[in-house]
Amino acid sequence: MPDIDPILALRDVKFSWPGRASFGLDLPEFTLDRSESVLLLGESGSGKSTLLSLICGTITPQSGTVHLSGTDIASLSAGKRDRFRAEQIGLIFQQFNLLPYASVLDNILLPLRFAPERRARADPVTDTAKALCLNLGLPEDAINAKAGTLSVGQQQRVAAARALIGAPPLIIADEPTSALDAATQATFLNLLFAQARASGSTLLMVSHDARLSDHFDRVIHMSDISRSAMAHA
Ligand SMILES: Nc1ncnc2c1ncn2[C@@H]1O[C@H](COP(=O)(O)OP(=O)(O)OP(=O)(O)O)[C@@H](O)[C@H]1O
Repeated sequence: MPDIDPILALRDVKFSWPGRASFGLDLPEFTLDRSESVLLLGESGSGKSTLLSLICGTITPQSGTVHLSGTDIASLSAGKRDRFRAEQIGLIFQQFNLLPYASVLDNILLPLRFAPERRARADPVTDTAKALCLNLGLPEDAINAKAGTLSVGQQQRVAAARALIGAPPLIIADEPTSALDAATQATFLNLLFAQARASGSTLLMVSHDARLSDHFDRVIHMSDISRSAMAHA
């Protein structure tokens, strides 16, 4: 596929949760270009997490298409979709979702287990994980520490390294800075951007916090892309 195609394209997507008539997403078009950084803003309940689930293929729309790297996610079987997600998307969760009793290294290498192409890109994986830690400002000896013993700011960097390893085309970050003060947030974002840029990954971050806007190539509000907060028929 030529590189000019968007990395992500949602077209005419409609989704509502079963039994929840008061909420529905109606997205005529939402695309992300390769290597850009985009902040998606929206108030609580506007459907940001629902949109991320559609992009990750953990839920499928009632109508419309979600293409990631040119592949229609809904066309894949559940097993293939899981592997495709592991290859294509690096995820940073709000609560980081690290395994607290596992080492930092094992946490970072976790997504590679299900993603052979990503693993091949990260080879030699231990050296790559160490380099990522260093570039994200983690102390050298942190790699062997149990993830649960690190500070919140350090855990966030481990979560970023886990998302970045093997250069997935899309990094999704769901409110990853909300637990941190403004200065720590800014440092983290700068490090994350530098690494995402180095690997050519597109970065989509979801937040309530419009103060983060200056850091991004593009800022989108849920109301810009979603026609209505009401469920469709
Ligand atoms: N698993 C689910 N089952 C049923 N309804 C859900 C589910 N997840 C979200 N919803 C509903 O979908 C709507 C949008 O929620 P969503 O979590 O996507 O919004 P959000 O913008 O991410 O909110 P927040 O910023 O508070 O996380 C809400 O009405 C919510 O109750």
